[in-house]
Amino acid sequence: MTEHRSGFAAFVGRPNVGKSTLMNALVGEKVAIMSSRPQTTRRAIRGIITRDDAQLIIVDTPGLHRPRTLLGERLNDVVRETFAEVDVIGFCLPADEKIGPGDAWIARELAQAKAPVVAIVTKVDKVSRDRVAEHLMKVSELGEFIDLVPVSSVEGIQVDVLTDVLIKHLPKGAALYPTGEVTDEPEDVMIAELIREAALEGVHDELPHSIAVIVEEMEERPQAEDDPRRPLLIIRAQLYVERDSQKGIIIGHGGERLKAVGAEARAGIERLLGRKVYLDLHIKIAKEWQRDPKQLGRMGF
Ligand SMILES: Nc1nc2c(ncn2[C@@H]2O[C@H](COP(=O)(O)OP(=O)(O)OP(=O)(O)O)[C@@H](O)[C@H]2O)c(=O)[nH]1
Repeated sequence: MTEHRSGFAAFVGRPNVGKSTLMNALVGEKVAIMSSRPQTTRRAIRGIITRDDAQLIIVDTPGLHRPRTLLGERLNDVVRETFAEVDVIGFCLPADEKIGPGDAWIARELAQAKAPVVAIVTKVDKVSRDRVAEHLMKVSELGEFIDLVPVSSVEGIQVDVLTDVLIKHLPKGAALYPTGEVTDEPEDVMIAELIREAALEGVHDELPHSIAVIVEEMEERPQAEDDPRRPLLIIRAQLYVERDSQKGIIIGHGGERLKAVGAEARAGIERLLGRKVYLDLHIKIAKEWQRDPKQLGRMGF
């Protein structure tokens, strides 16, 4: 009989390489907030795979990138802290993109990590077999990797193989979380992320980092007998932007865009919580908040 293993895995890679999608494919349930926009996964969200022989807890780290602002540095600190706590690291490199200086920079960072690094070539469905083989060769020259696994999260190719490989590198031990638990991210953080996602949708000219959302209050309201559709949960949230122009972009002409943002965020929150909500969303300008430690602290960084 094989011995039970348990532990933590984290994924790293440039923005948009498919980390969130991969984690969702591994866990088999939507726990991280997905987006086609880069750098939206800011907080560690855990997905948990529980099997008879193992428990794998996945920490989804923010995209590691070269710091330009204080926020960038804090993100990198979070990533390094995460590395120090995990048992295995998955380094994601998409098959349809050339290995670049950003990847080399991450590889150098990873060389200092204590945990073994599994190189994961993502999105293999997007290129030919030959290209995948070529890419695997190049990736293997990038650093010291304990394993090298090509996957496609979208087509479900080799996702189970990757699960086995990650588990192989976990220490022996009993399960750390009760069965059935999928994420331990607090509700208000997930709600704030859904609002941020909705606000960023289709905005091309501003960096996602210019937006932050805080859920300030969640208030239960008794259901009115005459109207069963009346919302039961009031969510008050504050959306922070840096400049007037950004506020304008989010609000849109005659407030149209803000309405759409609110509607989309609310739909997502209702799916998440499985109940009707009323979303009270306000926009505030927090000047240069990315560079101000006090403001960052207030926003939980
Ligand atoms: N064809 C294909 N597309 C994929 C695959 N995995 C992810 N994608 C797409 O790649 C884009 C980025 O995926 P994400 O999972 O959001 O990437 P991420 O690395 O988590 O991005 P950040 O949160 O910005 O760090 C999305 O549009 C996905 O649909 C895959 O296996 N095949």
